[in-house]
Amino acid sequence: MLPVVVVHGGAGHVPRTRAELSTAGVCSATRAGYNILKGGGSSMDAVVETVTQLENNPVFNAGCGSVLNVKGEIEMDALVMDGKTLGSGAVSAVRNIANPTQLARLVMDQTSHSCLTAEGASQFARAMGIPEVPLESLITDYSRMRWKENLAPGANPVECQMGKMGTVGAVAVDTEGNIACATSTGGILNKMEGRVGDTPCIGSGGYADNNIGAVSTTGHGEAIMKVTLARLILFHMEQGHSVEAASDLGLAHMKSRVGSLGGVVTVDPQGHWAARFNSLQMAWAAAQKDTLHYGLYTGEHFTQDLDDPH
Ligand SMILES: NC(=O)C[C@H](N)C(=O)O
Repeated sequence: MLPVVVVHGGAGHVPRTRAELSTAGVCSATRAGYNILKGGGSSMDAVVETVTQLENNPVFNAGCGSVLNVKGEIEMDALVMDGKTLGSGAVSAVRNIANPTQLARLVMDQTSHSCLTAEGASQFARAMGIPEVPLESLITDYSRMRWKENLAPGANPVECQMGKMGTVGAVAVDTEGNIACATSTGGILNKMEGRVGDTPCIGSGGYADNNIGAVSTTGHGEAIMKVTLARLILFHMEQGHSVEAASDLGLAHMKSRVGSLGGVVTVDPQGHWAARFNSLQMAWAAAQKDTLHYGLYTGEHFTQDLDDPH
């Protein structure tokens, strides 16, 4: 069954005008990740490349296209985790870089720490030779428009959150059976400066363990952290549940216990995979055995030959 890569582009409600772009974005990033795996590359290389492509795509709430905080600025969170060693790297509230996931990987590979935040993360990025990019290059007209809407009296940013979330993430198993995950986000709309969500927290925004599987999550970060959603799903898998059943159990628990909706992508060591959500939509795609699978609404599952260019 190996290798496999499964990708999400955020749980929530994708406006009609952006639905096609979201699906196209996750599909092309999934192809890129799968090509790495097919060429014998590692699951870590595959998830970092996949998520990097989504960070560079302005349609998603990660990297360029990130939502703005209450001050109209961008602070991003990202996480990678290696299922072989249980090593992880994360950055939180990082500014002025294009690809927080690559920086998270450097935290894992080049430091003895698991997470660097804010100005310390920026200093580390400079030391690693990562170019600084102007804030303006990360802000899209769409994210600025939504920020303004939510500053208006009577606006409800929390409700609007559920509108379009757009966090991105990927899980993969490579030909050697090594498992990895990566998750990246601009966080939630009009958040307080310094707010850190679930994404960079291992066990919440993602988790990977070669012995169990991997999960990358999306949804309201404060809710995901309350139930440590990624690790909860892996716990259900340890109890014998399939990737699909475990994902649904985790999401159902978050809904019943803290009243929040979300989505996940999940793999197990054999290469079984699932893309599950209880929000209205989640753009997702998976690639395995030269077939691309993708969907946006509940129950939707299209397939395409990966040799087919479109
Ligand atoms: N769109 C998302 O998934 C948001 C992210 N989980 C956060 O709360 O930061």
